[in-house]
Amino acid sequence: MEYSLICQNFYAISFIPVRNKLFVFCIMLSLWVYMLYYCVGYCSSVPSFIIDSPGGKIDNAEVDHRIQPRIQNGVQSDSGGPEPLMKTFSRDLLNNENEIDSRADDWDEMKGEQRSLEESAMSGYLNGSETKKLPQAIIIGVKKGGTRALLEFLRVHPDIRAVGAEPHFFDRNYDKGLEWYRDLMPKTVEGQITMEKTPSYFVTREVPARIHAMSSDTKLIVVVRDPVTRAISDYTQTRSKKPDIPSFESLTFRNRSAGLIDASWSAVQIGMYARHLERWLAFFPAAQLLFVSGERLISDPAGEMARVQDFLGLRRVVTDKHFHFNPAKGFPCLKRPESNSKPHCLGKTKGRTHPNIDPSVVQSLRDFYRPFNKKFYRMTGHDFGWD
Ligand SMILES: Nc1ncnc2c1ncn2[C@@H]1O[C@H](COP(=O)(O)OS(=O)(=O)O)[C@@H](OP(=O)(O)O)[C@H]1O
Repeated sequence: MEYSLICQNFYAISFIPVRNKLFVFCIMLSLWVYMLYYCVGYCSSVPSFIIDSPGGKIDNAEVDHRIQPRIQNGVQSDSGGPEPLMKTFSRDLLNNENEIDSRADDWDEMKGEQRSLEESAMSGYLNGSETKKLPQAIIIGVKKGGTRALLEFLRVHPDIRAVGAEPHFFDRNYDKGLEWYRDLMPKTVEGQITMEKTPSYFVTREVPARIHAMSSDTKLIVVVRDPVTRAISDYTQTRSKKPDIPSFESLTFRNRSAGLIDASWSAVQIGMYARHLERWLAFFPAAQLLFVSGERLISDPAGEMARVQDFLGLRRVVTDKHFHFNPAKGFPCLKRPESNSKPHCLGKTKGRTHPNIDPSVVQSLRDFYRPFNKKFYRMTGHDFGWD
């Protein structure tokens, strides 16, 4: 079809004077350049639903077929694996998960905001100042803390551009090099902050040193949530993919009658926040880390977003006008203040119904985490109120 259009155009052109031909040619050329730019810009800003699996083998069974993911080696959508401290856990049933969240359908209509970003990106393109940069701020954790919600709330801000998928650069793809990483980033103009989120970074031993080597100025954001609820959420995610796994209760204990918690199970281990934080503080000053309460991100999203925007040195653009609490979902959803369109909520993989857990097991976990939580409150100077 394109070919026949071109032929028709040339046929028409051959019958008009040279000056007119030149004029028509210029118009056509500008149209083609504009279309080419639009395609390139659109592709780079569309969130990629990309999955990674060990050894580069892609496990299609893990892919949620409600969306059509773009599959690319090494980068994946919302939090798959457990990102353990030790590479091999005997009972680590959370390993090698690949979860595709439903951002594709649920956040689709946020394209209005996306378009305004594209427009500002276009002006950057036209004056040649738009480039891909390494992230200046990273959401490093925690898995199931509310990291996707935070990233999507931040993406509303015109001074933030973030990669939609989880790059897993500093834990799984480090050997690909910084240029590979930079290339995943969206283009930004002067003054915009580049961001990514990979929740496994917080608990992966090598990551603090690697991020520090990239830039010791990187701002680090951690969304933390009650470690007991977080563990149950983590288990719920795994069970949604592997329904035959043992019960939460049996996985929790190394020896149930002795009340011995299995701290090597990643669902338990990730919640020992104080331990993980110690490794970060060996590389970064405390002021370079911001801890966002996963609970408050639900109950007071605008309040938490004010803290995050201040931390990033940004204007408070994302405010209570951007949120609408959806009682059916039990979560705040994003709305465009200037329009009457329906608010947009995260997909079905966020806010799954948790199984009922034996209250005595929940109590054992609370007792187990108490000293870690206390230490974490001391280290961060903030009581998150989990105990
Ligand atoms: N606004 C909004 N909408 C939906 N869900 C929200 C929101 N804010 C926080 N949360 C909580 O985010 C939890 C998932 O956390 P993550 O996005 O960090 O998960 S992941 O690690 O990327 O898989 C998810 O956990 P579960 O409820 O256990 O599914 C939610 O409780």
